[in-house]
Amino acid sequence: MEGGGVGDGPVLLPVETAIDAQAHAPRMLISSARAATLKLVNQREAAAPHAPVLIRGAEPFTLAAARPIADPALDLASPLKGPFKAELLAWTDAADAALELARLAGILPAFLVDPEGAGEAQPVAAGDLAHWADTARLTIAARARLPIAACENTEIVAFRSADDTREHVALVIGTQMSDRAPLVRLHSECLTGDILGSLKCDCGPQLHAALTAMADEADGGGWGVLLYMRQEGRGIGLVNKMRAYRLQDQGFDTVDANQRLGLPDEARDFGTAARMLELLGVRDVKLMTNNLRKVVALEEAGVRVIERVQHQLPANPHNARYLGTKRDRSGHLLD
Ligand SMILES: Nc1nc2c(ncn2[C@@H]2O[C@H](COP(=O)(O)OP(=O)(O)OP(=O)(O)O)[C@@H](O)[C@H]2O)c(=O)[nH]1
Ligand SMILES: [Zn+2]
Repeated sequence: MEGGGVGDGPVLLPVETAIDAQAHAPRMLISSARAATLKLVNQREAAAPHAPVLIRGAEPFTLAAARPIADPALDLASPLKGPFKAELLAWTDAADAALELARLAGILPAFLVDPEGAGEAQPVAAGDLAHWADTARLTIAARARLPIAACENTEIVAFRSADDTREHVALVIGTQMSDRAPLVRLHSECLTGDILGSLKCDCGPQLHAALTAMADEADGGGWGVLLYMRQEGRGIGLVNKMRAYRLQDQGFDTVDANQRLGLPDEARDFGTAARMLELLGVRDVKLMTNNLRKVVALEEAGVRVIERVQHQLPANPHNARYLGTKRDRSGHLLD
């Protein structure tokens, strides 16, 4: 990546996915949270855990040396790191964009800065991200009938954006009616919970209870829409979610685990969900959620939430702490 788009930023090589084993650089770009763990920033700076921090080592960083600096999972295996010092960052826009790109790619937020031996760079300007995030670029790619166990009268609609490989889908359950607001569930992908039956979260039970509730709604003369967003792990991706799980096993809660990785604890883009509703011709919704952020985000994007329907499922011993953190730290309306 070339920072800034005006020649003011360096070339950045992502530590996790770099394939040029010879690459090395005198400086690295890491997250403020990671820098705090390495005792490189003060408390005030560490309060913005996914802000970028530029560091320099006594010797150039090879990829092998950079990896344990980037990845907290390796802290026990390689405890001795440094000495490093933090340097003034003169290209913050490019650095912010680089960390955001790492999050979107689902990789560790860590880069070699102006590496040698790293092959050819791809130019990316910080402004490219805004274009990439523009929900207006989302379109309906395909739609088809999809009878499901909960309701035979169901249609699936797939959405695509030109530069984004994540294919979001919607299920229209029952028959769409313009004069009746559908029961809507805005669900974010959770491979572990939705498919594998993980007990660590409430995603699987919430998904299936939502489908059943929508099928009941359809039976009663209404209809429903499931928005299935490919924003795994609240937008940090599957691999980073696994890393967060490892940190949770060490005692960190959901919010702190994400922050320790230098990632936001909530990185989902609910504007995309609003755009999906717009493309489906839906303006008013009855939203099944305990998360007021979803209500606010949809309203801000022009969707009218005429009713919020509580969507709380029973806890189990493995997800009780996760649900408690949602309630106590993330503002979810849970008992
Ligand atoms: N980073 C991270 N993400 C998690 C963890 N557990 C579950 N998730 C993700 O959290 C998301 C849950 O999404 P939802 O159920 O749609 O939303 P919610 O914010 O819990 O709000 P509700 O509508 O009230 O259920 C999914 O993308 C999961 O993959 C975790 O421990 N860490
Ligand atoms: Zn889950």
